[in-house]
Amino acid sequence: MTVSAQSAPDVLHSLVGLPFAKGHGTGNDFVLVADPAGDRHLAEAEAAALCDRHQGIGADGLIRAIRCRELPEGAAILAEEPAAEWFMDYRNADGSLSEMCGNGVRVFVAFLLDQGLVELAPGEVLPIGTRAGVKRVERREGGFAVDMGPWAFIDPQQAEAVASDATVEAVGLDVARPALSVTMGNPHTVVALAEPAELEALGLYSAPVVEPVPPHGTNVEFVVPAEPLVSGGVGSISMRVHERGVGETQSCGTGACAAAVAIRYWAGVGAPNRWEVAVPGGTVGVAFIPGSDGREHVELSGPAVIVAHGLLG
Ligand SMILES: N[C@@H](CCC[C@H](N)C(=O)O)C(=O)O
Repeated sequence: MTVSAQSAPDVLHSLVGLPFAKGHGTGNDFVLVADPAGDRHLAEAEAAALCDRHQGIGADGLIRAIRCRELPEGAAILAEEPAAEWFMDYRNADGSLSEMCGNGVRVFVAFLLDQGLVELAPGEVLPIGTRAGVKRVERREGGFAVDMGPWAFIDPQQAEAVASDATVEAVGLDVARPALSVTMGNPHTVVALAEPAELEALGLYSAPVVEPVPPHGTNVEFVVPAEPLVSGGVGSISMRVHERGVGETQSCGTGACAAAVAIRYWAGVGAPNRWEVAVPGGTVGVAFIPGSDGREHVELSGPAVIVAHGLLG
């Protein structure tokens, strides 16, 4: 039997006394740590140990709240938006870095409020630094709405990002299905399925196989359009997701945005600009809005909940 050099309990031992909170957005759950001055760097192995569901606290990701001026990535953020005081330092459950987390950024702002680190009245907007640039988060009734910025297709075969077909194989699917890869700052590959039974039959305990896989890997969203697709000007879809660096999660905010992008593209002319995306952990809203840069932006809205506070040890 081989024993890894540092098990989760070993790694956690070095973090005894660390204050943390636990939160979620539609069941996509996070461990949150406040590190305003940037003196508690959390490395890959520490993030993985904290997120371990059996030997750690357990979460889909780790979020560290640090001031933009305290980390190298913050310089570009402050150049883009000097009012962006806070940076969402996000790691997946396996410890890997991700550029962006749509549910995470709402929970991040709920955490800043919970810790008394910011004030934000309903209707006010807070700019947040992320590895995918500045995201503007507005406090709304029942949660937050985030301007996620522009979307784009990913085509690993071409310099120009244009729509191109990928295929995805997964446990529960009889044959490889056509798919579309989309970036929301982080990579996604969206597969449309015909009916709810296909969505339920998926075995997402094992990673889907994407061909061609985007250069930095991908999150994979399986989507079923509602019947009818559009009601009252709003499109509805159901989604399950297998996240890069995590596995199946109850929800993925950037994934919901990518799913709405792909389904609207496939639906063609006349498809709506407002969507509801039902995930195992709840429902999020996606809207296509004009951005201040003249480009089309994607807005993600949904709840954010802080459920617990604790001290490691
Ligand atoms: N759940 C998140 C996405 C988290 C990052 C993702 N696993 C990746 O590696 O890109 C969301 O709500 O967007």
